[in-house]
Amino acid sequence: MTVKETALKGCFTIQPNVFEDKRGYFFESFNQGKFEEHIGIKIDFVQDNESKSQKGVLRGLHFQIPPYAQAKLVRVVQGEVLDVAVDLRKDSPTFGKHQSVLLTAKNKTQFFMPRGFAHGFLVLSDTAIFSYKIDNVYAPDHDTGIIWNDKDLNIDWQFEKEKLILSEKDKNLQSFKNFKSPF
Ligand SMILES: Cc1cn([C@H]2C[C@H](O)[C@@H](COP(=O)(O)OP(=O)(O)O[C@H]3O[C@H](C)C(=O)[C@H](O)[C@H]3O)O2)c(=O)[nH]c1=O
Repeated sequence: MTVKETALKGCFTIQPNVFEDKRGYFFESFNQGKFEEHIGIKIDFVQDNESKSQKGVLRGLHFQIPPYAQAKLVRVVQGEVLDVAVDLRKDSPTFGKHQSVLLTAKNKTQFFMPRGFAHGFLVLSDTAIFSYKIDNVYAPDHDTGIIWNDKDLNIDWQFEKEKLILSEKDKNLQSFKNFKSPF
């Protein structure tokens, strides 16, 4: 596996070794020991999630506040998404900065973000199945987010905004300037 740290400290892209033969392919989608060795921290994923969305769906920017903050290891098993992590760690030199990564079933790239990040993705293919691991359980009372088109975050979602599909919840998330970081 090839693991590269992004410009946001603690966030990594992971490229698994894929073994192809006449039957198809095989790869280890997660290996605890190798993962911890590469990212340099111990991680205990406690929940796997999967969502399927149609083209133009934008889910995010979401995070849970402490004590239910979540680290996430995300990947796409069908289709293509633009995945975005935003640094919410108030003492980080990249506070408010984001990293975008193209995740596809074809490239099999995975993206890890530690606790203290907002996360969202936009579906670029007709449909996409998104699969991810989190290291803290879902806590709806601690689940919140920042609006996808926040001017200060200035994320280029590379998609016509008129064609975006968002949940009512996501349409009404707070702005970054009103956000007080608990991280
Ligand atoms: C996240 C979650 C949701 N749910 C239930 C709650 C709702 O009834 C339903 C849909 O939830 P929501 O609209 O929050 O799902 P997403 O918009 O995909 O939220 C996720 O999308 C972004 C990209 C993330 O990074 C987070 O993991 C998460 O916030 O699933 C659960 O039962 N458990 C869970 O862990």
